[in-house]
Amino acid sequence: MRLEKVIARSRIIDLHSLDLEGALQELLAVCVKQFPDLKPDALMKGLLARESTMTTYLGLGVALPHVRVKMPRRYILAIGRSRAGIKHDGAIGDERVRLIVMLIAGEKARDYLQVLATIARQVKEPELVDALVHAPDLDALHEQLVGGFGGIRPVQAQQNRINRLMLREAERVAKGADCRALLVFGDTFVGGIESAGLRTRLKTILVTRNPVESGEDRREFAETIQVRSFSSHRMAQLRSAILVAVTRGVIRFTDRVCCIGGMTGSNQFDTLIVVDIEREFQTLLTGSNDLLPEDVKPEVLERVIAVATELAVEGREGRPVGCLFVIGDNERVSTLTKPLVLNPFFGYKEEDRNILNPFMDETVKEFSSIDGAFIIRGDGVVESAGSLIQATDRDHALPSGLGSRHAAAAAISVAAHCISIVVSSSTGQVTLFRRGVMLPLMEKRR
Ligand SMILES: Nc1ncnc2c1ncn2[C@@H]1O[C@H](COP(=O)(O)OP(=O)(O)OP(=O)(O)O)[C@@H](O)[C@H]1O
Repeated sequence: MRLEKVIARSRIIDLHSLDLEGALQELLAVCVKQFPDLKPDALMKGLLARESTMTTYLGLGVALPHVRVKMPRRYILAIGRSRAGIKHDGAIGDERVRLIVMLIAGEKARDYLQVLATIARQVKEPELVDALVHAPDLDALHEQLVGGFGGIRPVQAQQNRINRLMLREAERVAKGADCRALLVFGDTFVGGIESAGLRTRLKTILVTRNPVESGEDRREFAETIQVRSFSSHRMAQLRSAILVAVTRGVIRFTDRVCCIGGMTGSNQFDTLIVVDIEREFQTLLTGSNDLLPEDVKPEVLERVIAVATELAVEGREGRPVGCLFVIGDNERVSTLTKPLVLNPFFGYKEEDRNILNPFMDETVKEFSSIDGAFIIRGDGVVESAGSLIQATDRDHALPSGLGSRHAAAAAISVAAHCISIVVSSSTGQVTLFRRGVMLPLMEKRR
């Protein structure tokens, strides 16, 4: 869904209240004015109940209160800006909320968690938040919001002679080498890449760390893959991007792909490589191509990779952290694990503890310091944290230096039809295990 389509200028207001409840009342009032069938009291109750279970404060002075109700529309967004700042329980210290993005979703909206995640991603971009908070008036704020939610501001790679040449050659190489797709690494360009001009008969896939909504301006791209880069190296996202493309079914294990990219933010393509996927992922395959366990949704694996990468890059409070995620085949996994601590996810609604829910990112990162593993169902619901894995595997030798966390990840991936992902606290490396075989996804921290 294109978010800018549900942003109406009439539901963007300057807030006068100094507390959250008052601000929500102001926002609900503009919604009810336009949609009189809405019941503001029930909505308020739902919004506050959500707030008391888990804060909707996202950081950077932005809160994203949300509620699901029975209504004929899929989504209603109302946005309030506060010049004075609003007190919020979720904010740390004397941080104040400057921007409230309120989402009301219809019960039947099936992409609810994805929409929530897309909004959360957008309003975590400091430049966009700054532009919104300091917009001279509400019309300008509306414009910024539509621009921001409409996707990244692209640049025209083709205006540069070398980029033009590189793209032309990439197409020739890709055709000559019988590649199934061209992967374009968009983070080479500070503001992303303008797709017009990338007219090629090849399937073109954009790889970027920026949130992008599929839409008209990206029509030249058959697919967009959002992966965070681990370093500023050329195409640092390569393996994760290919893995995500394969799990989404955009390319196959037997394919060859051509990749074009450059140093992050250099605005210059300088590298062209051809990747034989089967050879790249050789060890993982061993003749079968069911990398993704049957019950695991591709978007769940993508999300876990994203959270793991962020943990590896950022650590926690300046210190490196290690972590272990086990995804899929919960029936079998549950027989091979036992709790080390009381399960912190116990008692929460499945929707609230789904890894696809953007508010889970912080929770997972917070609990990453607990010893043990996160056990995640294939549909994204986090079953537990702090679980001890009791499987053992003597057939797959791990490289020296890898300890019990990696050994447990390898063993459970043999004993059950699951994927395990490890963030190493000592090296910062992110590694995926399937059937006991390891696939380093990210290069080590330098
Ligand atoms: N069987 C297991 N199940 C769940 N978690 C485990 C298991 N074994 C170890 N861990 C977790 O891994 C942590 C680190 O253990 P260890 O240093 O031996 O692993 P490692 O593979 O070297 O990982 P790292 O690279 O992060 O140091 C432990 O403190 C514990 O939290």
